[in-house]
Amino acid sequence: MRVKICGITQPQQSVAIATLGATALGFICVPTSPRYVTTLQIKAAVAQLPENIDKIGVFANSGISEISQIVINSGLTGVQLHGDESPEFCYQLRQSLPQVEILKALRISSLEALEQANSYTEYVDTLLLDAYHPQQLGGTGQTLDWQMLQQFCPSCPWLLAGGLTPDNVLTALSQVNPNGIDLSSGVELKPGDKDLDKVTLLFQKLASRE
Ligand SMILES: O=C(O)c1ccccc1NCC(=O)[C@H](O)[C@H](O)COP(=O)(O)O
Repeated sequence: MRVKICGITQPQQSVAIATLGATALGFICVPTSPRYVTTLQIKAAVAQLPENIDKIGVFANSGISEISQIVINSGLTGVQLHGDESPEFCYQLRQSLPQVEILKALRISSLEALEQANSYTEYVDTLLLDAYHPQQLGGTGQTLDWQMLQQFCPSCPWLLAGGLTPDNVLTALSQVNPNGIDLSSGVELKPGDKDLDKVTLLFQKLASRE
């Protein structure tokens, strides 16, 4: 299963978290986020990471040329669209960055919101379901209604996000069947500062279900 740890700001933490077992790391390219990192900071982290780790830049309502420039200059391998990007936007981004994984994050507040997932599957590689928060785009620590997601089975791979922690991850995975998970605040000391003890505990919990 893919495990993405998001909101990395410190290169040495990215190496440690990859060593502990993460398969993907997320870097927040949204300037208003407390976890925001510059292109140069991402480039420095990427340079220290093994090739097999996915390096995902998280954007919200940025333009295609801005995203493309940051990806090319930093060495990111994937782009997570966390704003109100349309399926058409995802298609256009794919033309600009054909080799890069495109993830579309959907912030789910209801069953109806879940239905929009189908309109993206043709244009993205991966969906990510996150919790809806009226003021914050991501990293909120709020969980989704996992029961609502029991039948969720889109025609592309998907990641479960939203308020996952070492304490609740096994409960979530007993109810939902994603291709991977994404965690941020649940393994943090404070925004952008990951708690390596919590990350270790997370991988111990995940190993216990194998
Ligand atoms: O984390 C942020 O600060 C952030 C800001 C703006 C857009 C997206 C953001 N995070 C996206 C993520 O992928 C988080 O990992 C996801 O929202 C889950 O966060 P959490 O509930 O804290 O585990």
